[in-house]
Amino acid sequence: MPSLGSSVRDCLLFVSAAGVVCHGLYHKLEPRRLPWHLMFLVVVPLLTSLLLLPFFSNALWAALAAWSTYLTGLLISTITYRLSPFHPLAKYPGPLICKVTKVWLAKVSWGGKQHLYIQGLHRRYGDIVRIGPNELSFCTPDAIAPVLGANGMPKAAFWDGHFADQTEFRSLVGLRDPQKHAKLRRIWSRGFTSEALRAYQPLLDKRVSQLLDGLTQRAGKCVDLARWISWFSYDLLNDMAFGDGAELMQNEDAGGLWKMMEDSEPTALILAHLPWLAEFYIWIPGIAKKMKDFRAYTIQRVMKRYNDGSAHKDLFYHLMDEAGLESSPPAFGQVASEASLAIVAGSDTIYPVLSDIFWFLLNNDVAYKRLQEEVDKVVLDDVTTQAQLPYLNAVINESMRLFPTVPSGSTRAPLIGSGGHTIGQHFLPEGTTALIHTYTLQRDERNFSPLPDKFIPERWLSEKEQVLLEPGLFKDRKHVVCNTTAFIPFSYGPADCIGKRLALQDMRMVICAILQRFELRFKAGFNVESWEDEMFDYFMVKKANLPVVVTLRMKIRSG
Ligand code: HEM
Repeated sequence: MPSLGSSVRDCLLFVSAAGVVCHGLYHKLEPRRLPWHLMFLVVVPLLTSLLLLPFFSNALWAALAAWSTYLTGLLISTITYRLSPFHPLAKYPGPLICKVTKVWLAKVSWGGKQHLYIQGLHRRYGDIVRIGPNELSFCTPDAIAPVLGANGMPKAAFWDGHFADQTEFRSLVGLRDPQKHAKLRRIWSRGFTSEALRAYQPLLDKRVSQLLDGLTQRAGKCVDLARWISWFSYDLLNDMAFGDGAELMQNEDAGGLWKMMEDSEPTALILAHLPWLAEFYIWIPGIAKKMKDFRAYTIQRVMKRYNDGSAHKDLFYHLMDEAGLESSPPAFGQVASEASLAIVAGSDTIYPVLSDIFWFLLNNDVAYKRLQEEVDKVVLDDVTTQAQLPYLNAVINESMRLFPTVPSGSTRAPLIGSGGHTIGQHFLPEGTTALIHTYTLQRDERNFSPLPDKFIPERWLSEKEQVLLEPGLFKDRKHVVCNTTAFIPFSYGPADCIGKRLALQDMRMVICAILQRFELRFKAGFNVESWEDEMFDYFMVKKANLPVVVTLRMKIRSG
């Protein structure tokens, strides 16, 4: 006859085995919805507690014993599998903690320094690093096409968490189904043809001249150039998206709209790293407030645009299919999701790049002078000539090389149902996530030499100009590398940045406008180094203040 002790042990063993089975089910089914979590993590362990009832004085103790045993079984089984040689990513190096749980990378991300952390891992472990139990980071150009290209992979589960609140209508950037993505992208692309860009030109002219006026009124004083540029880009994107602006430049963001957008980003990144958490998160009252507030704001703007119409062929003219080109135009909810995306993807990207460019120029007298001489020769609204300016383009490229706006890249995963995907000699089973770590890739001396961490716009010029302008750096050709295939600040492939041409056009015009009208210098006492320290990677980057004294130039344009 079995003793009481051995019966309790058998029951507890059974409960912990149930925890192991639960791990198997989580692994196979990857449930996301809250009811499934409740079922697997609460209901099942509570049911197993019935077995323990005879051995405890009351039901509460039995439930606690069952629950803790069940979760221990689940945890030990999960960790053992993730560290075992049977895990499909077992052969890839990486820190133990990253192999065990993605919570670690989420924690690093919360501090805004995941770009440096992952770069450090690549330096330590090599070109492919396991940065999560089921996630690999690549940092070589040969992985770009197989991950991001036309024969690459669709978006990863990252976006399920990032857009946890977009349950019915997911915006373009987060669409994981390649067919749905391609269909919606076709509609978006109508908003970025040459004709569409020409139609936006008056909006750009108006906002650039408002930016110049705002800075002119403060001539001789110190302004936060980064804030002004962020307001400018927000107003411009609102004009484009909704036909009228949010007037941040005019009211200096009195309503805190920019802050509302920025404040929601760290949380969105954590949820992107831990998509399973998102389902719990969005139900907690008050907690996801910033994300929800921003969404509510954009819905209100879309509604207004919907009712009022627009005098211009704005981006929403295309997104709403006002030309009637689609057999079934996008639903209102879909358009509202695209609204948030247009504002964030457009303004929160242009502003850091422009801010970085001015920071680099103010740190580099020679580059500043060379660029100023070049832009002084163009007419401000001649965007076609601006696109041909070699030094201007070199400065923009060099800045985006060193400080890409999406430093840790956009994730991809094998198509669900495909069985897996091959990247060179590496097989990624379904459920694996892969990314190209842009920050590491673009600062790798194998791709950019000499001095890959230094701002040297001349590296983007012709060999002849390089030698002429910087003979000390470029005369000896042995160490000169400028691998343009390793330059992907706008990503790559069928889901790359659709707004690239617009962004470049806008940025060129702003740089020309500011350099033609003003002489800039850092505010006395500004700690130049703090700029880099205070750059935070929340998928897109967040920048610190850029205190700059703006002075009107005597001679505005020479030719
Ligand atoms: C300097 C400025 C910009 C940079 C560096 C930038 C960069 C990026 C990157 C890295 C992606 C991710 C692509 C991927 O998942 O692989 C992206 C996507 C996207 N960007 Fe930009 N972007 C910029 C400006 C803009 C502008 C002005 C717009 C216009 C509204 C825009 C609209 C989008 C959209 C809609 C997507 C999603 C594309 C898709 O999933 O098919 N971006 N951008």
